Amino acid sequence: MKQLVLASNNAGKLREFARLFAQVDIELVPQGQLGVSEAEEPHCTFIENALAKARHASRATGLPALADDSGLCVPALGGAPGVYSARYGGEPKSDARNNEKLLAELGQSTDRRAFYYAVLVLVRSADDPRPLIAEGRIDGVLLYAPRGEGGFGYDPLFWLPQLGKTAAELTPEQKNPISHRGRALAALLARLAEESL
Ligand SMILES: O=P(O)(O)OP(=O)(O)OP(=O)(O)OC[C@H]1O[C@@H](n2cnc3c(O)ncnc32)[C@H](O)[C@@H]1O
Ligand SMILES: [Mg+2]
Repeated sequence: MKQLVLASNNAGKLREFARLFAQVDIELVPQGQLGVSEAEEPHCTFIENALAKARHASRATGLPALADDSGLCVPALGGAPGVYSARYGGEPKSDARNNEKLLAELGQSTDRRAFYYAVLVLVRSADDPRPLIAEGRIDGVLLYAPRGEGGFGYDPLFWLPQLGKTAAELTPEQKNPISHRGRALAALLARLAEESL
């Protein structure tokens, strides 16, 4: 089976990708298992950061690599936390502090629209001149207090009006097919089916 290194250290993403790849004929190996150091994410766009992470992991391992750069975008906050979603509440990264800061910044704002956005990049080699790229998005509304224990990141605040639940109240089977990440991966796998790894 072909191996693909997953260029992420986020435990929540690793869980979701493991499940999403369960039916795919590719062995997904988290970069941490191969001793890959954390990549810098210095850029102001998701796509540039995703490319940087994928190239870094591929260069370190000699394997094809898949990276996910994602985040929560809130129009009422000018698009924040956006590419800074992981470290919005400061270093070291903490989901709890990120959620607290988000609630503080929003205050009693009535415009609570938000969306998750993900870019996936697959490089066959570190200097792949033609990376496979796909994006996905899911829209929701931010609550005033967290609800639910599942998922990760901002999921306890991310309310899905059509489902009447937060993303943290969904099972992985419910979240994955509709999430920004699940949608991006479906698009990426469709591209991959036309090409070869
Ligand atoms: O870079 P890697 O190692 O993959 O891990 P990371 O957590 O730093 O990942 P990003 O730089 O892509 O930042 C994404 C952040 O956006 C948030 N996020 C992304 N997808 C999410 C999801 O499905 N549910 C909840 N929060 C999510 C969460 O705070 C993540 O830490
Ligand atoms: Mg990151």
